[in-house]
Parts: sequence; C-alpha cells; structure tokens
Amino acid sequence: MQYSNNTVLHVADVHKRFAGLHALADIDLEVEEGKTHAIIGPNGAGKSTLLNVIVGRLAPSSGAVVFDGQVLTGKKPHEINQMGVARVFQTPEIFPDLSVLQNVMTPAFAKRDGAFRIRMLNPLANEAALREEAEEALADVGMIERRHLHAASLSRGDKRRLELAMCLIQKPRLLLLDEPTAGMSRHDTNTTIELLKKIKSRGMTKVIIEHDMHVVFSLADKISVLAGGRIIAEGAPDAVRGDPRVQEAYLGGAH
Ligand SMILES: Nc1ncnc2c1ncn2[C@@H]1O[C@H](COP(=O)(O)OP(=O)(O)OP(=O)(O)O)[C@@H](O)[C@H]1O
Repeated sequence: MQYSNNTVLHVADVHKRFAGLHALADIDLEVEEGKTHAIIGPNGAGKSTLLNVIVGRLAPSSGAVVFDGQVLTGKKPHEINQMGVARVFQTPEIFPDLSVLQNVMTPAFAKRDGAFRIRMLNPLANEAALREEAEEALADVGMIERRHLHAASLSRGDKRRLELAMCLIQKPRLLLLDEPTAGMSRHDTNTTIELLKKIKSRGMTKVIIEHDMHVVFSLADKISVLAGGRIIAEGAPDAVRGDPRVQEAYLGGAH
C-alpha cells in the first residue's frame, strides 16, 4: 500500500454492512498531518458510520484503520483515545454534575492515569499543574469566566465548547469533529470557526464532518464527498465545489 509520508490517518478499503445495507463501501481515505480534512455528503451518506469506525465504536465489516502507523481496528474506543485520537460528539458528552473546570480536568487525569475514574478528582500533588492546563484550555474556547458553573446549567453551544476544551487538554494528534457547529447561531458558528483555525495554526490534524458549507469552506484543506456509502469525489475545496457529481449528489439528497 502506497501513501504519502505525511499521512497520519489511513482508512484502508473499509466496508461496513448493517444487515442488508452497505453503509460504507470501498472507503479509502488519507488524512495528512496538520491538515483539516472535511467529510461531507447528504443525509444517510455514511459520515457518522465512518467516524464511528475510526474511533472504534463500530467494527468495520472489512478493511482497516491505521493511525500513525498503528492499526486501530479491533482496539477499544478508550485505547484509541489514549493513542492520541480525540472526538467531539454531536451530542456533547460531558459530566453534568461536575463544574466546567472539573469537566476539563477529568480527561487530563485519565490521560495521565490511563482511565476515567472520578475518584481521581481527589487532591493530588500535581493537581495545580493540571488545573492550570484546564484553565488554558477553557481560555482557548472562551469559557474561562464560566469555569465554576455547573456543567448541566450551560447552553448547548457552551456544552459543545466545553467538550472541545476537554479534547484540547488531551493534546491529541488527531481531532475528530462531528458537526461542531450544528444548532449554533451564526455568531457562535463564526467564533467556532476562528477557534478551529487557531487550533490548526498549532499543527493539530482534524477530520470534520459538517453540513454547513460556510464552515467547510472556511476550514478545509481537503474535502471527501460521501454519497450512498462511497466516496464520489475528493480534493481541494474549489475542485470539489465545481464537481458536477457533488452537485448531483446534493440535489438528489436532502440538502
Ligand atoms: N446501527 C445501525 N444499524 C442499521 N443501519 C444503520 C445504523 N447506523 C446507520 N445506519 C444506516 O446507515 C446509513 C448511513 O448512516 P449515517 O448515520 O452514517 O449517515 P450520515 O451521513 O451520518 O447521515 P446524517 O447526515 O443524516 O447524520 C443510513 O442509511 C443509516 O440508516
């Protein structure tokens, strides 16, 4: 198998079948180090299935996912996370009973100690250093003033920003974002775009699934278009934008 030296994630000939449905077929995808790679496509195209295969929530029917030279297929989601892959979910997965700051500190404890255990929130020698890192991550997402709030009391947009801070503190090599601006106002969407640009400038590789084309074209270096479980077009944003197959897939779909 030949691919660019800069490839950090390689989805190699992946298929996923659900009973009679071929949800992913012949998926071959290369994500390059430091780039933002967008996966777009109409409803039901297979985008979430692909993301779930990458993070180990779903096993592919065949094929493999290789990250940084290591095969992820067969590993558990938390093992994949420990290897440097973090994901922001469509529905934020936060700890509603903890404060905003405690939420951000939890994955840092887990990364250091190898597992999520709330009892790690007991006072520890280097808690101060972790707190500082958590505060930095919260400042990055513009939520430092809300650090003492109860996470359950946050708006949906703030919960998503909190989840992003929980990813950033892990300093992942690869960040997967599942519709990071879904349900956000235009103002919050633009703030999120700026934040993601800032993260990119630090060299973090990102895969982003997004329906909002303003977000996609503001951020993506490369776009893969999924339709009916297959990649129907791939390339730089301008080339993909003008591709008649892409226009047809969208006209035939819900978007
Ligand atoms: N667990 C499952 N069991 C059976 N079929 C599934 C399962 N998960 C997804 N599918 C089907 O696989 C296809 C791809 O779904 P998927 O959610 O990956 O698409 P998507 O591109 O993310 O869509 P959307 O943009 O609407 O979120 C759809 O036909 C869906 O109904």
